[in-house]
Amino acid sequence: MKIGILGAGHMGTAIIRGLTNRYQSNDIFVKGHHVNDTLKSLQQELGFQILTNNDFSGLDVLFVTTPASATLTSLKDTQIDEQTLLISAAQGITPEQIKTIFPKNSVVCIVPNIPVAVNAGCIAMTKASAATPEDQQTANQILKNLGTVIAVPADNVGIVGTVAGCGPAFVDIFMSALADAAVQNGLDRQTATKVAASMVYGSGKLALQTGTAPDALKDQVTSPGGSTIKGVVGLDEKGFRAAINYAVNQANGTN
Ligand SMILES: NC(=O)C1=CN([C@@H]2O[C@H](COP(=O)(O)OP(=O)(O)OC[C@H]3O[C@@H](n4cnc5c(N)ncnc54)[C@H](O)[C@@H]3O)[C@@H](O)[C@H]2O)C=CC1
Ligand SMILES: O=C(O)[C@@H]1CCC=N1
Repeated sequence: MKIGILGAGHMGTAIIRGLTNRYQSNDIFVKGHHVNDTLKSLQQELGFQILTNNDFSGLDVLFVTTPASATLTSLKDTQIDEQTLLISAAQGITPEQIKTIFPKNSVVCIVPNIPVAVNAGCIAMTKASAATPEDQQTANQILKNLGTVIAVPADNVGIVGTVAGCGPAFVDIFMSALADAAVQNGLDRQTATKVAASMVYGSGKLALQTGTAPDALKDQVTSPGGSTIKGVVGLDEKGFRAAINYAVNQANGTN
């Protein structure tokens, strides 16, 4: 499987990391905007091939991870074979727009998230796509290597993409605030961060593995008259749930 990546910013790099954990790095071809020191040192670490132009001929799949504003222009300069499957993460760019440039190619639009870098992503993918069923299946197989694929009707991709794609930033702020509170109470920063991150990791794993609703899991932690319920009431007093709801609705709409 020969896989290309167009655009090596945050998401491109995360996808490269996830792919090189699963595929031969020799079969990964990357075109950044420029061959800069960041890209060169990433290549030294991971061993993929750097392209100096947009000729992606001979590839099975091309990931598009450029900013929306640059995507259509850079795709117009790109050479791919007719059988190359395009998987686009470019926000707000539709399969139909890409099809105007590559009418014969299958196109799958996704909203990935940054944990694809460690093969623990959550990737929104539209069920109805501009791809043949075989190519849709291929996309699914590749993306499964990067994390959990949530295939939903086109109408729902935006909200899945917002919760999954933007959510890591919200969780990062939550972990940072937890670590700050631990440091405030005398813990060193490194241990505080490890405690916060492993707690978030374990809570997510428990919810996924048991299928138990988050509120029921919360009830398992809140012993009567105990410390947790005091913290939960504190969160309610400060509008924690409302703040999360507000943040998701602020972010939603463009994914
Ligand atoms: N960062 C994230 O967590 C997610 C990002 N996305 C989408 O992925 C796309 C990229 O986002 P980020 O990586 O965060 O942005 P970024 O700004 O970190 O990376 C974009 C990269 O594309 C490069 N680039 C620009 N024009 C180019 C061209 N003509 N040819 C090759 N490379 C070019 C830039 O130099 C930059 O390195 C956006 O459309 C974004 O909405 C989607 C889901 C999550
Ligand atoms: O913030 C952004 O524009 C991208 C899309 C989803 C997550 N990051």
